[in-house]
Amino acid sequence: MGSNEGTELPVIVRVLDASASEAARTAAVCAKLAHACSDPILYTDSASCLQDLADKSTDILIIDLETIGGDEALEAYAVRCPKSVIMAVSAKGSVSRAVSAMRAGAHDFLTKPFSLDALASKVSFQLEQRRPAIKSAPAPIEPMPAPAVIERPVPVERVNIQDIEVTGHSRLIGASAKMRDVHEQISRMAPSQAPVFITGESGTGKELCANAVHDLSERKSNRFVTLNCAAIPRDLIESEIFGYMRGAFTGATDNRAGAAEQADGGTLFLDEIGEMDLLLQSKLLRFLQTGTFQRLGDTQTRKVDARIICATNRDPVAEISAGRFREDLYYRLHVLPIHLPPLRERRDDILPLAAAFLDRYSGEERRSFKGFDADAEARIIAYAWPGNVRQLENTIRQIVVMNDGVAVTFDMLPIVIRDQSSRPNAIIDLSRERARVPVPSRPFGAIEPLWAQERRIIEDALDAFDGNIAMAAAALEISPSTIYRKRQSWTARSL
Ligand SMILES: Nc1ncnc2c1ncn2[C@@H]1O[C@H](COP(=O)(O)OP(=O)(O)OP(=O)(O)O)[C@@H](O)[C@H]1O
Repeated sequence: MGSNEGTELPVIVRVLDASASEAARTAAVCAKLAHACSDPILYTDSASCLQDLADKSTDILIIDLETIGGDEALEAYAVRCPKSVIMAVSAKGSVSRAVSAMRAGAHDFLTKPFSLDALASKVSFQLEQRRPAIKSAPAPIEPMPAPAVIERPVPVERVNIQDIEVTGHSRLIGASAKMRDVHEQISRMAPSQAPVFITGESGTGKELCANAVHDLSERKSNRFVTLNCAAIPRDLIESEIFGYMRGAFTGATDNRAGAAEQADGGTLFLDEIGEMDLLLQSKLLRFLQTGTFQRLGDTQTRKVDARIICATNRDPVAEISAGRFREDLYYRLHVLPIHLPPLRERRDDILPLAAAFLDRYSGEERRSFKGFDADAEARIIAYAWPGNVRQLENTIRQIVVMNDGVAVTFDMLPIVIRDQSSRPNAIIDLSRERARVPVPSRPFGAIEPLWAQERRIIEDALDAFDGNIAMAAAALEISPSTIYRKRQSWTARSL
């Protein structure tokens, strides 16, 4: 989230320390920074602090390393408030601790107990030196201190966002504000070794995003191995991840390395992680904790260095509450989160994506399409795209295969997209539809399945009432429980 950089607004300070008295003591430093600071906001637990960092402005974050479980966890905070000054504090101070905290994103480090003046000096120094645009207190209470004893290591060079657009198969198209944020997160997270946790509806580009993280990391010359936990029968997932020895089970005629070994030095992408059963989740947790595992039927313990990226289209917190996802595994994996917004929430991306797909498939199918006419364009932008980018891509491909011309016209769009019934309460003119599209020419894929129509109508109604289920249900003349039930069934279908 942003900060108040470059404005006259007061400096916003957040303090995270499990000990309320320590937090209050640390926060008292703000009084020493005089009028430019607003009252500091104190947190004794990580979850609420992380939430606020994601949603609200922060200029200074003072963070107790013991509270967050060590400097490894610091990175998640640095990612959430990239423009803020981060001061790490710890009761277990040492030079190596300070260096690793600063490598993980802290700007400076203090050993507890510290004097308030010392902290005030360091914070003032950071405001003056590193973030000159912040209007801080006129002067620190002590003479300006010398730079911190420990030099901040040179930060890992940030990858230019433009690179994402030209990196091989990692063509994550999208210049909307929301996608620019995603690009920014990818470029910050790529150089790290920490696990990345990608959420988003089906078809929003989670796998493409995982690919981009790998391609922009120093692991890019090694393998990116994908394992789709939903596509592999449950009893085979373990052998797919960890491999097996000959004779381990019927049909194991050879020794085989699993995905974890294949990804050694590279990235292991666990797609649809929400589908993994609980027993295997505990084995994965052990693997993440130790980096070691055994192939099925083997006594030898093996060690690999694979960066883990995982993705799910389920709500992980709801899955934990339902007892389907281990909380400890979630916290191990959910270090660097990326959320891919649905296409309907980034309408600016629709046309650039459609144009890119049109160009790609026109070339592949040797057609002459160069663009969309105004009516087609308007309808493509207005449509809700419940299947997200995948649906848009499939639609454009289908149009290209079934038609030819220079411009895609309104009549070439599948009925589901032309049809005004994609807005609630609209009347479908069936005679017009029949006249427009002779039945034999309608390709099979142009018929939207019933569940998808139902889903679109319900989601449109929810959009119309800002997500208020009771009001949407009333307008649709169904009960709210029907909406809850339908939503569960969509999740069950992994839609
Ligand atoms: N931003 C994007 N730019 C270009 N193509 C995209 C983008 N997002 C998605 N796609 C394309 O849409 C299709 C679906 O993307 P992807 O498989 O990454 O989605 P997903 O979120 O992982 O879906 P699922 O949850 O169903 O596995 C792919 O063909 C992908 O190339």
